[in-house]
Amino acid sequence: MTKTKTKSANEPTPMMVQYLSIKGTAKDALLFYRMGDFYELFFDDAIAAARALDIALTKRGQHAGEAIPMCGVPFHAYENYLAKLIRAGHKVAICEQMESPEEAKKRGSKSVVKREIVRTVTPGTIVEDSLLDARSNNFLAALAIFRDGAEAAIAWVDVSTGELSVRETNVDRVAADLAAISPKELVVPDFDDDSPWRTPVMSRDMTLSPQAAHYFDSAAGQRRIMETYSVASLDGFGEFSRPECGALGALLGYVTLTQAGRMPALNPPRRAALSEAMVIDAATRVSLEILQTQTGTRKGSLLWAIDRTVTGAGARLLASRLSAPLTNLNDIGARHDAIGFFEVARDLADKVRGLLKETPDAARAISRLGALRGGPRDLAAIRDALLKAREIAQTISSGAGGNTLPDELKNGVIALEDAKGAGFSELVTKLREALSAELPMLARDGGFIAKGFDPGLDSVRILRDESRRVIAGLESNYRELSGVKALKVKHNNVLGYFVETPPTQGDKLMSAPLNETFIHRQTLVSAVRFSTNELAELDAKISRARDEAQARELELFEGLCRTILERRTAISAVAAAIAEIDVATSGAMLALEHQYVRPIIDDSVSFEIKGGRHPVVERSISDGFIANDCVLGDKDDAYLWLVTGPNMAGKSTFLRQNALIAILAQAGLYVPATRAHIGIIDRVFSRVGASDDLAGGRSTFMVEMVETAAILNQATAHSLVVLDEIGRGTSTFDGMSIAWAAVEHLHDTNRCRGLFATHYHELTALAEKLRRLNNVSMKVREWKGDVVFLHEVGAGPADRSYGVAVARLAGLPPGAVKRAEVILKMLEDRRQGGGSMTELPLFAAVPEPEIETPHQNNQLTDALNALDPDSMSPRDALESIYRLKSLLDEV
Ligand SMILES: Nc1ncnc2c1ncn2[C@@H]1O[C@H](COP(=O)(O)OP(=O)(O)OP(=O)(O)O)[C@@H](O)[C@H]1O
Repeated sequence: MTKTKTKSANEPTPMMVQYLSIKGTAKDALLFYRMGDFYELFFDDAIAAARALDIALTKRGQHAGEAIPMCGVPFHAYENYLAKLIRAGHKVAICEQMESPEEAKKRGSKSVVKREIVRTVTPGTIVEDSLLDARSNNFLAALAIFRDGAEAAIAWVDVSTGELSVRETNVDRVAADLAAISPKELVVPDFDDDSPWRTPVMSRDMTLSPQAAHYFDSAAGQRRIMETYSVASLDGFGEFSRPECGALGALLGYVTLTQAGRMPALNPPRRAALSEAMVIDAATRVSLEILQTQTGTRKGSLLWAIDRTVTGAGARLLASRLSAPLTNLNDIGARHDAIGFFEVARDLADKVRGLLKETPDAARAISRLGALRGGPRDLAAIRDALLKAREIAQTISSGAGGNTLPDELKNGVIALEDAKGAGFSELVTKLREALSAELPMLARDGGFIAKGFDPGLDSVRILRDESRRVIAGLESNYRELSGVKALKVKHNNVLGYFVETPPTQGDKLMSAPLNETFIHRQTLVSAVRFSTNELAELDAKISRARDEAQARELELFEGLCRTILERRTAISAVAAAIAEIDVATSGAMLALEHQYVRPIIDDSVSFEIKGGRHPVVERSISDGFIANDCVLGDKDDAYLWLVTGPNMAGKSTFLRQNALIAILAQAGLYVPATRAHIGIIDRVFSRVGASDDLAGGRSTFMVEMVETAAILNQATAHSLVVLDEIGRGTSTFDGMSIAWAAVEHLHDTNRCRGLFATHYHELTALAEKLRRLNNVSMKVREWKGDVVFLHEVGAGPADRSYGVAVARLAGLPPGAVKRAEVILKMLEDRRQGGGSMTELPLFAAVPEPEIETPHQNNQLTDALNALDPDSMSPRDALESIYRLKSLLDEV
């Protein structure tokens, strides 16, 4: 008996059996298991979700003798919960009921409702507006590695816009490539622990989705690409290498898997060449705060400072251009031309921007429609975007007057003009006629197809409305028949249409002869309710008509979606053109409002910036930013500048502004300067000394050295290197030696353009022996013992460091400042006493100073030492205080 009982307690219920089998197919995701109006989570999923969502964790039934942890989120409000979980890096598998409980019962009283995972939501595959940031891309990437790492490729897609790209990579640059793409999620092969790919991939902040090696098979990948685009050969897309096919195949496979077979509309894959983009590694991106600051905010970043775009698509394009500046002169020039066109036509730019502001995000709308997750509002978004596109094209063409449009704009306008020509006007007219003025969020809510568009739908609606009118008429008939003036015809979900009378009149309707017409259904405190055969018939008619109308509307919706998706490529081209025009007008606005200029780009090794400014710092300074020149690499000039000067004088700002100007210029944007001439830069490196990577388990110094090593190993004669106080994280001796060696290496071996800021004044002597090294310094003025920063870069090394003066400015206690001055003086005296500037290392070579302690302090110390507090009476103590004080006063 007991045995049976235990067995049944341990035996999972049929529902649990179903749950566990579904969960088995979604091991790495939290399973949202639909039960009526809730998505329920069980076991570890419940514990993780309750913690992440801060909701109550409860228990339900038992499994294997243990209570099952459970939590749930309401179905109507699940998107907010979903968003929180996705942002926290979780994946969520949505498991729906595929039949009603009534249908399940027909199969037997104990049958469990059929359920299936309809979709897995992962950080890289979301399409819902509520889960996405309108102004940034949301990339999913896949990395395929072949031949033991000798060949590799990354493919990446923004499922919400359909942009799909692929590029080859290798173990040395994969970290930089991932940093440029910045995917939210990465599909990777299961790495061995000792794989060299592990570190560059694992150290990034993104959700990893490891898959077995066969997932990346290149032949299967090829087949998948052909299936996705319904083509018989890949030739039309260009040639893809094996790893590229592997990466694309894995990526498309993962998207299909997570969307449970419903493939969103994706553009054909674009192949990005290895040499196409300027390489900016992850550390440089962090140090230069390109898309976000080091604390992770957009505010304060380069993007924030220069973004004047007015559409989500424009903002996304600008961010992707900043992430991957170009190295091809023509392409960069084309982007500059587009900005230049609007720069000289401000009124036109203003007009176009006004139209852009009203243009919906067609890329995201079409992608949702393709993934069958769109609604009537997405149809309207496409219609309105196409209408605006036509207006924008006309405005640009007519505003250009006699001027020819630059290539980039010409192509954009051609894409937009298609909206006027053969393809779109029919579609726009159709959508205009089809859609009502007020649109619901979801197609199943109905009511979005306009009257007059579909005769079938209209007649069903007339039937429905007719029945409603008949019902409205019945109210007065029934009043007359019953003589009950307060009688009303009402509707609810339980009874359908019914007649309601006040309680005092109920009996009348329940008695003959009225009870032949009125069938009693419910008696409440405030009312008595009846049905009638006539009402029941009309009710049935209305609900039949409603169902028919809904089915018809859904059918029409699908038809409209199909019509739109047939023109997906052309609509995507419109969306892309809108983004390009937005970026061009935004660039022109920036140039006009903040005096940015078009840089001259060529294939020299010049780096000549006149009147350069830091785009972010200049925005935060109210009393005028001081512009500075930077001239590197011209024929016989120095290509390395050693920048010295006190703390706070503006060294870091100067260094970074030049790296940012290079990035802006090659991203195809204008730059904050009065003139800029830049020979194409293949890689930009920027390091700021000493930052901890405790989470990564590396000390400050180790991080700095690993990064310095990367630069010395990788910088070419076409690179730009910006190093700020390298070597600071260790003892003065070591630090200075490393900084010294790094400068020599950059000068002699890398021969790259570079700026090197240092506090080791001894390094300035290097200019005597390194021919193309130049000393510059941040100028300061002393005024009544205080230091005034001029923020001006001048020729020659800094005369001294002014550290103590800066310490005073920072509010160090006067006593400590005085003491520091005494020590500094002694150190300087000693330095002048012997040794030359070229001897290494001067600062730390000085032994600890023997600092004379002033006489009075000795006396005071002696007197204090002589005191024995334990044996003192209060009176003795008081007297001692007087004596000590008088000793102090004697000085
Ligand atoms: N060109 C400039 N014009 C006006 N103000 C500037 C300029 N450059 C820097 N500043 C101001 O000086 C501050 C300090 O600049 P920055 O951090 O570049 O100095 P630094 O020499 O690198 O200092 P440290 O050696 O302590 O890092 C900036 O935050 C900014 O407010």
